[in-house]
Amino acid sequence: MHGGERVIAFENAAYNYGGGELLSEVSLRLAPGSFHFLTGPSGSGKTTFLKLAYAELLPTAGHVTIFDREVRGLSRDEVARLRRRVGVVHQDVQFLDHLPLAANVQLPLTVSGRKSDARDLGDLLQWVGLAHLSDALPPSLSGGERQRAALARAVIMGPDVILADEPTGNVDWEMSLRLLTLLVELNRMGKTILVATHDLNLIRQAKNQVPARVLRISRRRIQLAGADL
Ligand SMILES: Nc1ncnc2c1ncn2[C@@H]1O[C@H](COP(=O)(O)OP(=O)(O)OP(=O)(O)O)[C@@H](O)[C@H]1O
Repeated sequence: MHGGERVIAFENAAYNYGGGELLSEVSLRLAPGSFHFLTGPSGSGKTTFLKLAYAELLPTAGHVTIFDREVRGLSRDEVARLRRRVGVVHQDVQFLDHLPLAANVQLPLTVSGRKSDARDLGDLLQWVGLAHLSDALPPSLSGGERQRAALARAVIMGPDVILADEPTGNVDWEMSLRLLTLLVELNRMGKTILVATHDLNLIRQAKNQVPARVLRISRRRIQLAGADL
């Protein structure tokens, strides 16, 4: 693990889409190997925060650093290089519908011109419980299968950090627990995890498994939530 004490850090950062600040004075750091949840009402800025954390958006004030690199001023190549170390599970999971699941999962490798190891891919699909569906086309997958495929795709480059936006948004409780277990396993392997979620039950459940901390967005600020969750 590179990057010293922090994987991603916000220093007095703000974001404004043009209609006033959505996030203000955000200062926090994600230490290597930490597990955080990010919660807050719908529209409070969870997705926006994640986009700042992987340099999809640049802060309109203050600073964001990823592996100690200030995001503002990075070249496109530098952003691409940093992003390989950050696996993202998007809220609205998209696949190429004409490609089988296995090809979709290894797409980040293909795009970056890296060779994929068939055994590694097989192990990864096995790990998320989708080995039997490697030839399936995305439109035939259930919500939980899509979420697990998205997680596999997010980790195929061997990132140090995983950012997941409502990874359990459209799945039942049993599948939510299964996804949580995968995230906990990744964390035990040393990966830094941040999960945006509305689901307070999921957070409570996670706290039995990992020393997760909870960040809450309230009135544009992000604060560590107390133990009352
Ligand atoms: N590209 C954009 N341009 C203008 N406003 C935007 C844009 N993207 C998001 N917003 C607004 O910013 C606010 C925060 O959106 P964001 O998606 O970050 O919230 P969220 O907490 O992730 O919401 P949810 O829980 O509903 O997914 C919303 O009011 C949204 O309409």
